[in-house]
Amino acid sequence: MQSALIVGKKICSSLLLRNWVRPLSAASDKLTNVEVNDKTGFAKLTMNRPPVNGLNLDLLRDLHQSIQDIEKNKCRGLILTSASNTIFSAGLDIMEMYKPDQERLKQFWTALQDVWLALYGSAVPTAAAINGHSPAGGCLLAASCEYRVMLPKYTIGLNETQLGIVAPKWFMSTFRNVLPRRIAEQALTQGKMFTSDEALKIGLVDELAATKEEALLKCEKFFASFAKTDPIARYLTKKQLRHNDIKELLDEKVQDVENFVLFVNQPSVQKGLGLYLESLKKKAK
Ligand SMILES: CC/C=C\C/C=C\C/C=C\CCC/C=C/C(=O)SCCNC(=O)CCNC(=O)[C@H](O)C(C)(C)COP(=O)(O)OP(=O)(O)OC[C@H]1O[C@@H](n2cnc3c(N)ncnc32)[C@H](O)[C@@H]1OP(=O)(O)O
Repeated sequence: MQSALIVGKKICSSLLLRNWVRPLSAASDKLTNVEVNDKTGFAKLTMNRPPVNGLNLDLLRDLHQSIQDIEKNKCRGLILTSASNTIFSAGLDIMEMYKPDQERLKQFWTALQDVWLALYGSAVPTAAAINGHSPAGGCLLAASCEYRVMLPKYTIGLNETQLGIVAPKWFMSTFRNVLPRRIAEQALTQGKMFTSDEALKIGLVDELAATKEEALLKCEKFFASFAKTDPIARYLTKKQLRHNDIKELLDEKVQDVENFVLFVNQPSVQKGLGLYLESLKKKAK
C-alpha cells in the first residue's frame, strides 16, 4: 500500500496508534495522504495522483485502505479532498477500461465497488472539500459523502451518457440520495456537468467556499453539528437510510462486475473510449 497515515502531522509513536501508521515506500509514491488532527479527531484524506487524480486500480486500493484506517481509528470525521489545485478527480482512469487486461479489469471494478461501499456506508461522518473539477467517478466519490463544499468555477456531474457509457445502478442511487428524483433523472440522462453555482442551486453541493482552507473549515463545521448527537445513534440512522442502496450492490456484487466487463468489452464502447481518450490528448496539446 502506498498511502501515508500521519497523526497530528507527525508519525505517532504511541502504542495505541502505532498499529495504524502505515510506513511509506517513498514520499513521491504516495497516492493518498491521511492527516488526523489530534485535537478534533478529524481526518483529511487527500487524493494525490497527478495530473488529474484519475481513479486507477492503485489509487482505488489506496483510497479503500485509507478509509478503512480512518474508520478503525474511530476518527470523528473524514474529509475527502485533492492535492491538485484544479481537479478533485477526473473520475475513473479511462486507461483502465480501454483495451484492458481482463483480470485487472475485474479487480479495478471490484476496487471501485469496495471504495464506494466503504465511503457511502462509513460509520464516520464524511464530507468532501471539492477543490476542482469533479466529473463522473469524481462526482460519485463526492456524492457518497454526507456533505459537500465546492470551490467556485469548477464543474461536477455524472457525465457518463455523454461518453456513451451507462452509470451503474449504485452510481444512480448515490445521486438520488442527494438530489430530488426528477433532477437526478434529468442530470443522469443528459450526462450533465453542473457549474459550482448550478450545483449549489440544485443541492448537489451544500455550500461554496472561496478557498480550499475555507472549504475544509466548512466541512469541519458540518462535523461539529453532530457534537450533541450520540455517534452510534447517528451512524445507525445513516445506515438505515442508506441500507437499501448498499444491500442492492452487496447482493449483486459479482454480477455487477460481470455486467461491467461485458459492457466495457463491447466493440462500440471500446471505440467510444478510444475516441474520447484521443480528444482528451488533443485538447492537452
Ligand atoms: C446496459 C448497461 C448496464 C450496466 C452498465 C454496466 C456497467 C457500467 C459500465 C461502465 C461504467 C463506467 C463509469 C465511468 C465512470 C467514469 O468516471 S469515466 C471517466 C469520466 N471522466 C471524464 O470524462 C473526465 C475527462 N477529463 C476531463 O474532462 C479533463 O481532463 C479535466 C476537466 C478533468 C481536467 O482538465 P485539464 O486540467 O485541462 O487536464 P487535461 O484534460 O489536459 O488532462 C490532463 C491529462 O490527463 C488525461 N486524463 C484526463 N482525464 C482522464 C481520465 N478520466 N482518464 C484517463 N486520462 C485522463 C488527459 O488525457 C491528459 O493526458 P496527457 O495528454 O497529459 O497524457
